[in-house]
Amino acid sequence: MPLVNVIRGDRIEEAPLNLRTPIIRIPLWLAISWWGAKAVGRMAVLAGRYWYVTAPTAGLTWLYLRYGWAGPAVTVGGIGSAAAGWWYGHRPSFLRFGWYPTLARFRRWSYRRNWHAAMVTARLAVAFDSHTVLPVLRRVRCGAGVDVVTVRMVTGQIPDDFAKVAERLAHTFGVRQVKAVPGTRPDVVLLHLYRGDPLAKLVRPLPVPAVPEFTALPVGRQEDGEVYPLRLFGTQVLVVGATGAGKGSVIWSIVRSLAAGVTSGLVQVWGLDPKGGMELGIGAPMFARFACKDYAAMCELIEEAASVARERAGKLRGRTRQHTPTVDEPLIVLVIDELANLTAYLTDRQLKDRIKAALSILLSQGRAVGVHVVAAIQDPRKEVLPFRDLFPTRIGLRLTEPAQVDLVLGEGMRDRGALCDRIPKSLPGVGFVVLDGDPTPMRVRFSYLSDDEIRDMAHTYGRLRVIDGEILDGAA
Ligand SMILES: Nc1ncnc2c1ncn2[C@@H]1O[C@H](COP(=O)(O)OP(=O)(O)OP(=O)(O)O)[C@@H](O)[C@H]1O
Repeated sequence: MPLVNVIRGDRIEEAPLNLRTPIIRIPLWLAISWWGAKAVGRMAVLAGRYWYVTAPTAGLTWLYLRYGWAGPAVTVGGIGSAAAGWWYGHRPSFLRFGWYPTLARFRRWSYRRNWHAAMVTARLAVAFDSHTVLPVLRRVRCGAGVDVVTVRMVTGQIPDDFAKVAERLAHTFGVRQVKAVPGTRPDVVLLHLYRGDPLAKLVRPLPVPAVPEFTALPVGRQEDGEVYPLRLFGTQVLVVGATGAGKGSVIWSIVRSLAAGVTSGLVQVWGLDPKGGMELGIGAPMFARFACKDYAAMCELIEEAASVARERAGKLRGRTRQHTPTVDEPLIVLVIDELANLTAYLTDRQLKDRIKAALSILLSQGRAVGVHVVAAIQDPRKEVLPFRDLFPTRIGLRLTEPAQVDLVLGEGMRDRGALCDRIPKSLPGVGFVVLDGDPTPMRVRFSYLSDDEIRDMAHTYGRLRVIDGEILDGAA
């Protein structure tokens, strides 16, 4: 038997009014005086702990007693006007140093009120040595639409325990969504409690960077309102979503972020649109190669990209581990809309096998040598897309069933907050991005380009050369 048992966490003390059969009989006056002294002591402790309530109350009471109603009214009015002036004068500093810290105090108090019940009903309270141990609510920080609650876990708990009950916690605390993210220390989990939805508003097309930053392409907005930077270097991107989920907007957001590179020749986007050009045709001048009708031409395009990848890999072997795009050896991005048409629904078996073989080479060898794939698909089943695992970056838009989420984004991602099946139809372009090796899905709304905006972009930045195997006259 161990000499000393040590377990982290808040111990739940017994209630102050637990009555036991007295062993020594004491007079009533002594008991009442003892309880009275204890109550006064407790009040003093509480007054000290909640100084931010007791101190202003005491101050205002003193002002009232000294000056009548004018005292507290003038003080409150003065503080209110100073705060309003600060808010108008410099909103970011007002929010950061004034509003959010005040709000965080209030929220901490309100989370603490429900904490015990929330932990017990979510089965995060642990029974140990005949008493209950709760995770410790350490700190609350507030931001735009999100509260970050720092929690010290009970010994033996892991962040996934909180992720699994995230939905229950969201209902308990009355927020839209809760996400559990591992903290900087192994015993800490950060609960992100999202209140309003900053992604409810449509995201307008973002400015085109003069030189594309391949590790941070601006493609949409994330939940804190910041631009979401998508990494393309060293990865392949799979976009999955039901009909009307906004797969097109993901593709066009990525193409737009690369547009200046298309003009300068640093980037070549090759477009494959097996749906007859319905989606990509409108911006065809953005593509250095484009195929939309002929499956044989699409197969040749993929094979050509695969042979470029192999050739570059041969040249770079032993010299560098990451290709740097130049005008002579540009970054090639193969954009494929509705990949299932090529990998599953194609009736020509021979052609289908050639496409699959070239795609698997491309996906496995291309990412280090500057040949990338951005592919969209509606049906995430394994028989439709056999090489799902070769896409390190996966974007799950609205999906029809909960089971599809882990299928698309990886085991446990729905528990960690990627609720793709809960995205309403009214929010097209909203999805969760999961990066290989990162346990936290990021909720993003991709920018939406109307047909006219795509045409404008193609007119400004495009330099079409080949369409379905034919070289176009007058193209750059
Ligand atoms: N990012 C977005 N923001 C706002 N609205 C969007 C966004 N993306 C798409 N939409 C709206 O949703 C509609 C459907 O989008 P889109 O055609 O891109 O979906 P999809 O997933 O490609 O569907 P399908 O598989 O049927 O082609 C668009 O016509 C547009 O009105």
